[in-house]
Amino acid sequence: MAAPPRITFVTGNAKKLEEVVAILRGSPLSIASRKLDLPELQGEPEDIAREKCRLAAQAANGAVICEDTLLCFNALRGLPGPYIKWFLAKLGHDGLNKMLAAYDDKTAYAQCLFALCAGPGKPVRLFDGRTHGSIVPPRGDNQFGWDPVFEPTESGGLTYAEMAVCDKNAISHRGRALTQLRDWLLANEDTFRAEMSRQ
Ligand SMILES: O=c1[nH]c(=O)c2ncn([C@@H]3O[C@H](COP(=O)(O)OP(=O)(O)OP(=O)(O)O)[C@@H](O)[C@H]3O)c2[nH]1
Ligand SMILES: [Mg+2]
Repeated sequence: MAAPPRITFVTGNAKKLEEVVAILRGSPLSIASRKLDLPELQGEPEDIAREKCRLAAQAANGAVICEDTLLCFNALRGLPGPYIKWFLAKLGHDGLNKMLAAYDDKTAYAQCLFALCAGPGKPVRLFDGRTHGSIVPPRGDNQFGWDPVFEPTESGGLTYAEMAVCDKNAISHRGRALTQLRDWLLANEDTFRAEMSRQ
């Protein structure tokens, strides 16, 4: 049996990489990683993820995955969305809560768009994972971004930051998107390999 296709996960975020490694543990996929902060387009989430992956395939000159993560406040019609990185950096956990002070609706969803591409110039496929919840005052280990202020609906009242890593990964936006990507790859390995080898 041929070895699984070698794919590089391109990201500048060490915590994302940790979670991806944990989620894929035990699966037959072979993932390398490359630390690279890619420029990100502004606009619709799908366009941002596609363009990021196109650039990643060029930079790695081979098969890649990458992902873009959004935190979308329903009262704000999906904002900050893909811009959460900059809102978190400037406003912190307290500021994210204050953004919703004028609204009764504190619900939000975390979204992860994984993108897969067999190489430069090859098609980009997207996999969309979402977890619904609400924005709360920070609780739990403050190790990853906005984890302390996001309480998933299905967590039994815990924030992502209060959950065990394996429990978060089982219901997370990232876990859901990556599971879809893995299943697609395992079912379409021949198609993907052909794209990888075609010039
Ligand atoms: O608490 C968190 N729990 C998560 O599960 C999670 N996933 C991503 N993030 C943060 O949300 C922003 C996304 O921006 P982002 O997708 O552009 O990521 P990034 O720029 O850090 O890495 P990358 O684009 O090189 O892959 C960045 O601030 C990430 O740190 C998370 N925070
Ligand atoms: Mg980024």
